[in-house]
Order: sequence, then C-alpha cells, then structure tokens
Amino acid sequence: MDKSSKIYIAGHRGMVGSAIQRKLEKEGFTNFVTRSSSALDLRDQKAVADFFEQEKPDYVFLAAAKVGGIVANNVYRAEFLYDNLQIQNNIIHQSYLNDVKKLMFLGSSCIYPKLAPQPLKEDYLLTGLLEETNEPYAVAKIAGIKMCDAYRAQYGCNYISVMPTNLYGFNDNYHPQNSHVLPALIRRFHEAKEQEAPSVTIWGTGSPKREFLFADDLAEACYYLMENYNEPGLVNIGTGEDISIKDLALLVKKIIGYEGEITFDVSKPDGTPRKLMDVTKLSEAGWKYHTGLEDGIKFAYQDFLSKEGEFAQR
Ligand SMILES: NC(=O)C1=CN([C@@H]2O[C@H](COP(=O)(O)OP(=O)(O)OC[C@H]3O[C@@H](n4cnc5c(N)ncnc54)[C@H](OP(=O)(O)O)[C@@H]3O)[C@@H](O)[C@H]2O)C=CC1
Ligand SMILES: C[C@H]1O[C@H](OP(=O)(O)OP(=O)(O)OC[C@H]2O[C@@H](n3cnc4c(=O)[nH]c(N)nc43)[C@H](O)[C@@H]2O)[C@@H](O)[C@@H](O)C1=O
Repeated sequence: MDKSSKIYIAGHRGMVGSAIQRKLEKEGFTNFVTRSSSALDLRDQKAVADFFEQEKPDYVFLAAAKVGGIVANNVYRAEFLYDNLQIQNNIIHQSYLNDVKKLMFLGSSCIYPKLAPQPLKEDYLLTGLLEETNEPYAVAKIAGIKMCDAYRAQYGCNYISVMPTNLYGFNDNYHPQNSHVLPALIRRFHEAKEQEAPSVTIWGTGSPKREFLFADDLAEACYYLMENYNEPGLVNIGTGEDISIKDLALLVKKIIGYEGEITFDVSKPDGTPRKLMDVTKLSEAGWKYHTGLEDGIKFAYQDFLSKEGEFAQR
C-alpha cells in the first residue's frame, strides 16, 4: 500500500476497525474511506454497490460484522448468519467489481471444529462438527474464507483471510449479556467493587480455556499481513498461549482490586472446551504479539473507566 492509497475500513467504529485505523494513521496513511452502519447498512446490496462505485477504494479491511459473546451468538442465531453473510458477500463482490487491489477478510477462531486437536492448525478447517452456540456465525465466517479463495481462483483477486483469536481492548462492547468474557468480567468485577457486593458470578464451569489478544496487537498483525502476505486459505492470529476462564476471572479480580468471592452459573454454556491457536504460520510470516495479558487488561480497564458514564446508560 502507498501512503496515499485509498483505504476502506469497514467497521471503523468497532474495536478492531478503530485499532486498524489507529495503526494505519501511525504508519502515515491518511486517505481513509469510512461509513458508520447508520450511514451505510452493509447488508443492503444496492447501497454497497453505489458506495463502491462512488468511492473506488484501493484496499479494503473487512472488519464490519455482527459480533458478540457466547450467549449473543446463541440467541441471535438468525442475525449472526444473515447479517454476516450479507455484509461480507456485498463487500467482497463489490471489491471485485470495482478493482480493489487487495482485501483482508477477518474471520474468527470459532471456524474450527468444537473438538479439534489443540493447538488449532489452519488445516483443521472443515474437519469436524462446529460448536453449537456459535454455529451460525462460524458458518458465515467459513463462507467468507471460501468467497475470498473462490474470487482468487476464478478472478485472480488478492483477497486474504485472517482468523483472530478472542480479542479485547479499546472500544470493546461492555454489554452485560451480549459481550465477550473479558469485557463482561471487567464490568462485573468493577461494579461489584463499587457496590461492595459479596460475590461475582461468572458463566459456566470456569474450566474452558481461551486465548486472548489485545486488539492493537491484532491491528499490527493485520497491517503486517496486508503488506507481506498474499496466499489463499487462512492465517491464524493469536499469541499461542491460553488461560482457563477461572484463572482469567482471578486475574481480572486482582487487577480491579475486588475482594469478594467468585461463584459459577453452570446454567450458562461453556462453549468450546479449548481454542488455542497454532501460530506457526504467522511466526513464519514474521510477526509476534507483544502486549501481555495482564498489561492488556490494565489498558482495557483504563479505557472502560474513561467511558464508564456511557456504559451506565446501557
Ligand atoms: N471481538 C472479538 O473477540 C473477535 C472479533 N473478530 C472479528 O473482528 C471483526 C471486528 O470485530 P469487533 O471490532 O470486535 O466488533 P465490533 O462490534 O466492535 O465492531 C463491528 C463493526 O461492524 C459494524 N457493523 C455491524 N453491522 C453493520 C451493518 N449492518 N452495516 C454496517 N456496519 C456494520 C459496526 O458499525 P457501527 O459501529 O457504525 O454500528 C461496528 O463498528 C469481526 O469480523 C469479528 O468477527 C474475530 C475474532 C474475535
Ligand atoms: C470470539 C468468540 O467469542 C464467542 O465464543 P467464546 O470464545 O465462547 O466467547 P465468550 O467470550 O463469550 O466466552 C468465553 C468463555 O467465557 C465464559 N464466561 C464466563 N463468564 C462470562 C461472561 O460474563 N460473559 C461471557 N460472554 N462469557 C463468559 C463463557 O461461558 C465461555 O466459556 C463466540 O461468539 C465466537 O463466535 C467467537 O468468535
């Protein structure tokens, strides 16, 4: 990409899209095209076609999606399938019709089979059954990978697919029910501390293991791969290290300084028992994360505190 290239970041107000924009600005890029979902509903085929014809971006980061934690994925199953298929189909097809030079599609580690061997290698795609709570989201993400590969094979488009592990960071979603585990725990422990509550409840058994990457590190990896990687298939983006949900809760409790007990609500789903990324391909491409989990949670907590007034309204 040249510093003057016109870059469309779909989802620029979200946690990942905003991190990608910050990274590109830091690298000296200035020519961005962005639209909020209220200005451009990416599910709308005609509106997306008009937008691409008018703006003609050179490069596209596809970081717009219907996103949420385990319960949101399970409850809003139709929206997770329909919205994500529409958004990615419209953007990928219009990128082809309007000669976009390169596109990056963001998938997720949930595309792998629920009981795949660990760590998760890219080759494990489509080798087994998906986890039931997020099957609609995963099916949409798998379709996105296959779209990029099909457009590369048939039309020669340089579209690449990256699979981030579980993310957290600035501009995260702190909704009590719909968010991912880390922002949910930051908010719950913080509120329990403020209210001097005797205990905090976390969902499930606490035994599932997850890997967490700070969103600004992800944005660096996305930039690095956009500049240096041009292959079909998929690339995992993660740290290669994981932690149990119980230990994660203990770490958040310590950082926030909450002194009560932790209890477990086993009526809530555990989801996939473990999702540890094999990051060999990414390491071989030349990238490694640098923000450790404890530092990253401290940064995210500061961001939460700076926006706490907004969250109280939601
Ligand atoms: N968060 C995570 O843990 C992980 C995320 N990912 C992937 O990273 C990408 C970004 O996720 P993240 O930043 O966390 O999500 P966010 O929810 O923070 O941001 C998603 C963005 O998508 C936009 N969007 C959603 N629906 C529409 C629509 N119909 N039309 C236009 N824009 C829309 C929103 O725009 P607006 O703000 O204007 O409404 C929002 O800015 C997604 O592809 C996600 O699947 C992958 C792995 C883990
Ligand atoms: C990124 C990824 O995110 C989702 O998959 P997930 O990894 O299961 O993500 P999660 O963050 O929601 O949960 C992780 C674990 O944590 C436990 N847990 C405890 N207490 C809370 C809690 O309060 N909130 C949440 N959300 N989870 C909690 C929870 O029960 C589970 O065992 C999918 O949307 C998938 O599509 C996807 O891509």
